[in-house]
Amino acid sequence: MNDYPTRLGFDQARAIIDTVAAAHRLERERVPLARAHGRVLATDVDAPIALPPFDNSAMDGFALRHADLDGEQTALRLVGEQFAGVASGQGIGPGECLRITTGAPLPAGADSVAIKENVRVDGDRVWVPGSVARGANVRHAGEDVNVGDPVLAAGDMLTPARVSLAASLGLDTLEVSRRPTVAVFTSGDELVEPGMALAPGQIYDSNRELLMGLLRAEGLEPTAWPRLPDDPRAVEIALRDAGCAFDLVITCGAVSAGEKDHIPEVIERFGRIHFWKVMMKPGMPVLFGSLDQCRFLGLPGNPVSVLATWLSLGRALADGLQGRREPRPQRRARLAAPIDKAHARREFQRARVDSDDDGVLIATPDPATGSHRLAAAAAANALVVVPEGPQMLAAGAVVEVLDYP
Ligand SMILES: Nc1nc2c(c(=O)[nH]1)N[C@H]1C(S)=C(S)[C@@H](COP(=O)(O)OP(=O)(O)OC[C@H]3O[C@@H](n4cnc5c(N)ncnc54)[C@H](O)[C@@H]3O)O[C@H]1N2
Ligand code: MOO
Repeated sequence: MNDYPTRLGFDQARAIIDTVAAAHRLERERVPLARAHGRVLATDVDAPIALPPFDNSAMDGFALRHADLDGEQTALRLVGEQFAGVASGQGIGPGECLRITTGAPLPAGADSVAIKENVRVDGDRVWVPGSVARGANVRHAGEDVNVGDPVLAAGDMLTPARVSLAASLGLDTLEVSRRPTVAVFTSGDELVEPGMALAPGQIYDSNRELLMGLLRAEGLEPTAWPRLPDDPRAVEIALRDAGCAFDLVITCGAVSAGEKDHIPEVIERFGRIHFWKVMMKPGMPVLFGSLDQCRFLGLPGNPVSVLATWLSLGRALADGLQGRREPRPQRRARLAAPIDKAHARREFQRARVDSDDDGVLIATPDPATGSHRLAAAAAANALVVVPEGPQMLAAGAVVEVLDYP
């Protein structure tokens, strides 16, 4: 009798991943902004300064007092200039204006800016049209962010816009979660490195590139280990070795029911299995465990199973270890063709998802459903999620889709 769940529902598997990941949150570290991109923020950030920090001009032109404008054209006296980068301290009085550039502090007394193209300059006279509105082209201090405003939250993904917001607030470092170190193993005596000659019965190792690419697309820096042979002792040594050196060990293959599938017994003997076999298709034999210091993910060997298990479960594990709270964007699309399925498992079908002329996302499922069909996976750009249980989804039905990275 196993002491771990098996043949469990997809949502239950996902919940176990979330719980185990939360219990093994990686520590935080402070990094310079240049290294913060794509990381998960570990603390809330409140604005130390206002944005903009001071009233300033949105355009190149002339700062003026709106009350001075009278009729179609008003002549104002040019009394100086205020460029971006210095605060000259010069203000304006009634009937006066100041030449100003975009981003320059608004001089005391001014409340509006007339853009350069709309005025006529004649010596120290500046003719301004009456159409300039009060407050035109002025950006006010704090209109974007006030001092103390909460601007970023722990668990946010640091997108370029968020890192640049931190920069605009004068922050030069951010506290982020450490990224998991990841070891990647492919396994099987049938596998040969691309570029070598194939002997009868051999195939090229395609999962290594698939998995390394998927991991790198998440900003991870995985280490590919030598392929595991179908030898129990060699598998044990390699996995135990990696288990004490990495935060996450991912294997693909050797996790199902075959005589050469040695991975589950190694994890059970030397670590702990959190679950093995999930009611999903492809990817059913997926195994999640812990081994020494690391979380262990045993993905099934079929290439499309690797894609489906990584996108639906593996990514959630990497997110959870880093404390990502912001959910991945949930996308839905309408089916271009019906999908009928009789089995009980949640199914992930390859599809092309594109938007139609009305802006509606349309998913065209690929009829190739075999989990070895990599060409169909390469032609697709997403996986359509077909819910558990028998389903007869008509063309036009709305389905969840998982975009490829
Ligand atoms: N009696 C049973 N047989 C199988 C079951 C089962 O429950 N009972 N599950 C099937 C399902 S579903 C899958 S998926 C596979 C998964 O098996 P493994 O994870 O043990 O993977 P392998 O047997 O090692 O390989 C499966 C398949 O994928 C090819 N492969 C493996 N690694 C690579 C690689 N790096 N690059 C390219 N191709 C790879 C391998 O040659 C096999 O064809 O088991 C079913 N069988
Ligand atoms: O579940 Mo397997 O991954 O169908 O091919």
